[in-house]
Amino acid sequence: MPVLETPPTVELHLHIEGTLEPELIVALAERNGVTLPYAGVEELRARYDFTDLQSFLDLYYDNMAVLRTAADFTLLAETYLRRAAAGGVRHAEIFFDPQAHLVRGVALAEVVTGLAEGLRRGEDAGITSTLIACFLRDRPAEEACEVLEQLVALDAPIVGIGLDSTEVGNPPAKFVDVFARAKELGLHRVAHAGEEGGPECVAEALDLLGAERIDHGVRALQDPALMARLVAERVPLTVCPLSNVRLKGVETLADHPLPALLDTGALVTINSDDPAYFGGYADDNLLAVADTFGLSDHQLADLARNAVVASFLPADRRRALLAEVDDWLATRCPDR
Ligand SMILES: Nc1ncnc2[nH]cnc12
Ligand SMILES: [Zn+2]
Repeated sequence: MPVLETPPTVELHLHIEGTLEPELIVALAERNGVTLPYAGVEELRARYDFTDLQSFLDLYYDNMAVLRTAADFTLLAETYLRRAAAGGVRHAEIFFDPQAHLVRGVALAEVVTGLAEGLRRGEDAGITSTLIACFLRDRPAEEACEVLEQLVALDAPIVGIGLDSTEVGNPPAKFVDVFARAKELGLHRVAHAGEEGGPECVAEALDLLGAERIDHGVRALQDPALMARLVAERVPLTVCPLSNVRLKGVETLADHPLPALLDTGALVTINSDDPAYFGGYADDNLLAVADTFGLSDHQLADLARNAVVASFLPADRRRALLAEVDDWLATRCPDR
């Protein structure tokens, strides 16, 4: 087998609904008798010209209309996991948006059982994965609490909760209760912050929500004291470079603050966010930053090691994955 150009890695910032490729949208629409407001794949792709986070979210939620049954969620997850595994992802901690399906009248049990079966099939393809339920920050905080209790009642196989959707105007403070409950339940806690919001959102996610990882976090760089804290406390940042370009957080990848983040010594990981919409899976993101910033194989290996360390995997699995990264590096640089 050829040596992969990117190291074996772990994906920590991936919305399963954001892996819904245009071809799968059209196929599921046909299977479920859903009428789409565009003629086909090409016309849909033409709409992937986003101006900001909200312009993307509007289409992302609309496209979910084709996901109706447990089998649809299984197919979605299995398709993503097979693609990710082919690109060297050995483990993925996957976000899903329960509220986005509940508001469309899809039962939570369909979503959860469907995804769980998809994850099981992923293992057949050599990739393990877990689920993180994200709450939509532009919906009521009480609803998030109710949905968490519904997940508990279903015994949903989630390892944690997260916070996503419209950041500006919906600060972490709104979600203190649901994060406190998650802590009580022994669940991990992560939160999107510092994507479009400022460094104060990142600080709030740490202080008020007890976030163990910050999803994106790129705007933390605007506050050197906060950045120093993230470094000192080894808080992982799940950075998504191609997403930041496509949502106009930066003009081009060359303008991305990744080099500045790496210079601080922060625990930076590279992820894909919504690969079907932003033009690349985990390996594509790694290759893109390697090309743009001239990263060496050693630096790519460090990014993969960071992802292993930042994961919620048990220590023995982490050790095994770190050894795989070492093996990759040894094969890429035999005269090291
Ligand atoms: N990049 C992103 N930011 C916030 N919410 C999201 N939901 C899916 N992708 C997202
Ligand atoms: Zn995200």
